[in-house]
This record gives sequence, structure tokens and C-alpha cells, in this order.
Amino acid sequence: MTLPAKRIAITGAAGQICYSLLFRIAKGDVYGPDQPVILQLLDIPQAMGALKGVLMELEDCAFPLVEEIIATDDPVEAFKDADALFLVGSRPRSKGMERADLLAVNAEIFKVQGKALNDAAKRDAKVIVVGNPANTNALTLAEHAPDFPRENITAMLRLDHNRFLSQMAAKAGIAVRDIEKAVVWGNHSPTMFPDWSNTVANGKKVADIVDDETWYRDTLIPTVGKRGAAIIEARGASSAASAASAAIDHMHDWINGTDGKWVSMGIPTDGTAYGIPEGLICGMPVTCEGGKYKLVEGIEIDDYARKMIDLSVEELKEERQAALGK
Ligand SMILES: NC(=O)C1=CN([C@@H]2O[C@H](COP(=O)(O)OP(=O)(O)OC[C@H]3O[C@@H](n4cnc5c(N)ncnc54)[C@H](O)[C@@H]3O)[C@@H](O)[C@H]2O)C=CC1
Ligand SMILES: O=C([O-])CC(=O)C(=O)O
Repeated sequence: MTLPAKRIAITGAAGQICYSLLFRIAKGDVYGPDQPVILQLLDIPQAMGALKGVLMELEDCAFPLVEEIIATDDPVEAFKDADALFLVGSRPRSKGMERADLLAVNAEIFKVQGKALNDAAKRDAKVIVVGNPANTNALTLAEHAPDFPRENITAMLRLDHNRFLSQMAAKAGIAVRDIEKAVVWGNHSPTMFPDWSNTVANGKKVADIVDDETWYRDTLIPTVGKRGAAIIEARGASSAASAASAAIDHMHDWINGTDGKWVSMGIPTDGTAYGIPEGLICGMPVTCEGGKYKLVEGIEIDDYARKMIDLSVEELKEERQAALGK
């Protein structure tokens, strides 16, 4: 028997990340190979021509799971009855633009989309914000969607998490699949804190396998934190296929579970855990089960971790101030 289709809303649909993301979602990489989908694509009016081309390519793939594709510049139409939302579209920094200006233009976009989410999406829809500054855009969205469950609004830290895993695997000579209990705390920005203090592989601490704290602090952490900039430098454009892959991982795991494995997600804070104040969207370790994520509790935070987490949290507070004036 064919299942009823899931509605997946995707913004920034004519952009680079979506040129990979849409095709993987259409293939079944989020909900699995038996779940039909309806794609609800949003972009701005100026991008409708390019989006038409993407639509033609999607049609040409003849994906068996795709029941319908809607392409629109109206957020309410795009978010209507959505089960999952990938918010990828945002305004990139242009020449001469200050960080505060970038935060302000994006706050405007996510304010409008927050209202649309509030008015149109299913109440149990799952939202991932990818568009930068991802954590603060997710917070703006939540602020403008008062009737939508805040815990269902998340930001993408998974690309940072995946980058962290790969760097550790290469250095320690271990397989990515064997690494457990890795987490990236904080903001999706160079202040993020990739934390290996609990990370193990095949029963051994990765810190003991590598046995080089200086490499961890002076090479690994900045490599992960500045990886986005390194890709822009090398490719002349920001990471796209890896960002799409991480967004798929995030949503796939949230829906299907992680089997007890930790993953990093930007989630709303309530002020009760790890000394992080409430009212932010912060990278934290979670496990997923039964369509819900759960914060990993009881991790010991040493002095170094405390300092690093606080630094990134401070930046999140500054971004909140610039975007929301509070
Ligand atoms: N959180 C993360 O780990 C990562 C985040 N990013 C961010 O993802 C975003 C998208 O990246 P790309 O696809 O490479 O950019 P892109 O510039 O190729 O595409 C962005 C698309 O969003 C659209 N857009 C702009 N405003 C919109 C609005 N109000 N509603 C709907 N669509 C809108 C644009 O017209 C464009 O088609 C950027 O902000 C980028 O910095 C990129 C990599 C990783
Ligand atoms: O800096 C960017 O626009 C891209 C980005 O977030 C990343 O690759 O992590």
C-alpha cells in the first residue's frame, strides 16, 4: 500500500546547496525508499527563472517517490501543511556589508518566514535552518512563530560535526563509523567548539589514540571552525554538496533515530543545562529516538571546555542582540 505523501518545504531552492539537496530528498534519503514526497520549493521572485530550470531537471529524473512539486515565491504557500522544512535560503554577505547589517537583513527574512511557519505548517513539523547565520536565523524564526513548538526549530551544526569526525578519523587512523560521543558546541561560526573530551572509538578515547593535546587545540579546533572559509578559498564558492549531505543527515537522524549515537544539533536552550542561558539556539550533543531529539545530559565540562563554550555562547548572545534587540 502506498503511504500518504510527506510535504517537504525547502527554501533557497534555486541556490547551490539545493542543487544537491533537492535531488537527494527526491530520491528518498530523508524519509526512506517507501515514502512518497511532495516538494514545496521557495525562492525569491528574481530566482524563479533559475528555479524553473531546476524543476525541469527534477522532472527529468522521474523520481518514483515524487508526487508533486510546487515552486513559489510565497512562504505561506511553500510552508502549507509541511511535515519537514529545510530553510536554506538567506542573504549572503555582500561587499562592504558589516556583520550587523547581515544579521539585520536575515532577521527580516526569518521574521517573514517565522510568521508563515506559524500560520501554515503542521504543528509537529521538523525545521532545520541552514542559511547563515544559522543559529540566530533559527532564533528569529522561533520568535515570530509563537504558536509553533519551539523545540521543533533547530539549526545545522551537523556539517561541523561531520568535519570534526573526518579530521579525527584521518589523524587517529580510525574509521568515521567507529567514532562515538563527539560533539560540536555553540555557534555555526569559527567560535564553535569541537569537543573530543568524551569521544571514543573501539573502546578507546580518541584523545589517547592521538595523544597530542597541542594538535587538538591548535590545529583540529581551528581547522573545523574555519573549514567553511577554506572551502570558499579553494572552490571560489561555499560548501554546497557537503552542506546538503549534512542537512540530510540531520533530518534523517531526527526522524529515524541515532541508535544511541550522539550527534550535534543547534537546539533551543532552556537555561537548565551546561550553564548555557535560555533563549538561544546552541550546538549541543543529542541522541534521537521516536522522532524526537534528546539532550545528552551529565557530561563533565572541564575548565578548557567551559572557556570555549562560553566564548561561543557570548557570540550567540551578541548576535541575538543585533538581530532581535534583546
Ligand atoms: N549551516 C551550515 O553549516 C551552512 C550554511 N550555509 C549557508 O546556506 C545558505 C545557502 O547557501 P547556498 O545555497 O550556497 O547559497 P546560494 O546563494 O547559492 O543560494 C541561496 C538561495 O536562497 C535564495 N533566497 C534568498 N533570500 C531568500 C528568501 N527570502 N526566501 C527564499 N529564498 C531566498 C536565493 O535567491 C538563492 O537562490 C547560505 O547562507 C550559506 O552561508 C552554507 C554551508 C553550510
Ligand atoms: O561560510 C559559509 O557561507 C559556508 C558555511 O557556513 C560553511 O561551509 O560552513
